[in-house]
Amino acid sequence: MCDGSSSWKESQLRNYDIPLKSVPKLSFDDPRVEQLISENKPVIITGSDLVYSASKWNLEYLEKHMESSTCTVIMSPNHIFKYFDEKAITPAMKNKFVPPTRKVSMKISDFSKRLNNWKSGEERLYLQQTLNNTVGPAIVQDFIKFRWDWITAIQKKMAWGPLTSNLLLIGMEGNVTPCHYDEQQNFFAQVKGWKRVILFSPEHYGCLYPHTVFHPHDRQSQVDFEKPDLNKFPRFEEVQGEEAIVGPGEVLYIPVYWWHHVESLLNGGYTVSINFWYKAGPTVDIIYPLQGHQKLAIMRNVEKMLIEALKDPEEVGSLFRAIVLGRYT
Ligand SMILES: O=C(O)C(=O)C[C@H](CCCc1ccccc1)C(=O)O
Ligand SMILES: [Zn+2]
Repeated sequence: MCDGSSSWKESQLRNYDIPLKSVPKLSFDDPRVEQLISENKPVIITGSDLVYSASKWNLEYLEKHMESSTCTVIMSPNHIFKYFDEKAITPAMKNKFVPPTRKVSMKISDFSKRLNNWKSGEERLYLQQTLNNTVGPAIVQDFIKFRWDWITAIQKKMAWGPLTSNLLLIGMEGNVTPCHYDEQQNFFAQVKGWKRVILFSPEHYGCLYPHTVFHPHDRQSQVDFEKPDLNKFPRFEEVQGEEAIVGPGEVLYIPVYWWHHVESLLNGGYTVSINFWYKAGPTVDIIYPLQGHQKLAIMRNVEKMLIEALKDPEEVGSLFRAIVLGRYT
């Protein structure tokens, strides 16, 4: 049912046993918005018109104006789209790692057709295409009309690095991108439909059990939110999330290193989002005690250094245990 409805209902949210409080929702001209961004805290921003020029980006319009470009579409046997880096699938890893999804290239008209003819039990689709210069002139015109003045002023004020990419996301209702963190600052703009984003601060590192650094699922949590294995991941019980349900015209600031789980609401029709990924700024003044994301960066570097030194990832665990057990515990 995609009636372009003007709101959402609780019954459209999946059930997880996670305590949640709400991410603040503020108007773009509220001074608290920049305050929260400067503190690396999430905030839903209304009225920014950041991607107002893309309000008309439904499949019909995109089919018409992107017909020549091929898009990257992720296919999944279920509603979970757990990202993996195929370059990290080493020969040693080959027979151990089972890719949970597959990537195909298709025209947006094919994607649209498959979406409209989709039947339960078939593979689900998630279009995830970086906006590039293969899009048609109409899309370029819309892209130019994004509120670059507003977002660039924030980029400068926060001393972020350059914009690295804009990802166009078109997901089927009910699709889930499981909990992960990215190493970039992110302005996540919702264009069509509603998405629920559950965020956790970097401090929750110890409760979300990320895959090891060189694993294809690096940066993704190992915990299945629908069936958490509390024997393997006991500290998951301590986790406390912040929930943001974003609709058309709203922008969610997802701070660098913050964990986030993203779902397209059930029975809400397909969703369209555009994200803005910026390189995070340099951590200039190291102030102690270190913040969560700084500790996370340090832990990543220690893992990388150890794996480089030992060459064999299998040895890393026993060496870490030798260092910690009975000494730092
Ligand atoms: O904008 C973000 O950061 C999101 O997580 C949005 C998410 C899709 C992201 C897919 C992805 C995850 C990791 C690496 C590359 C691509 C969604 O909206 O489903
Ligand atoms: Zn992400």
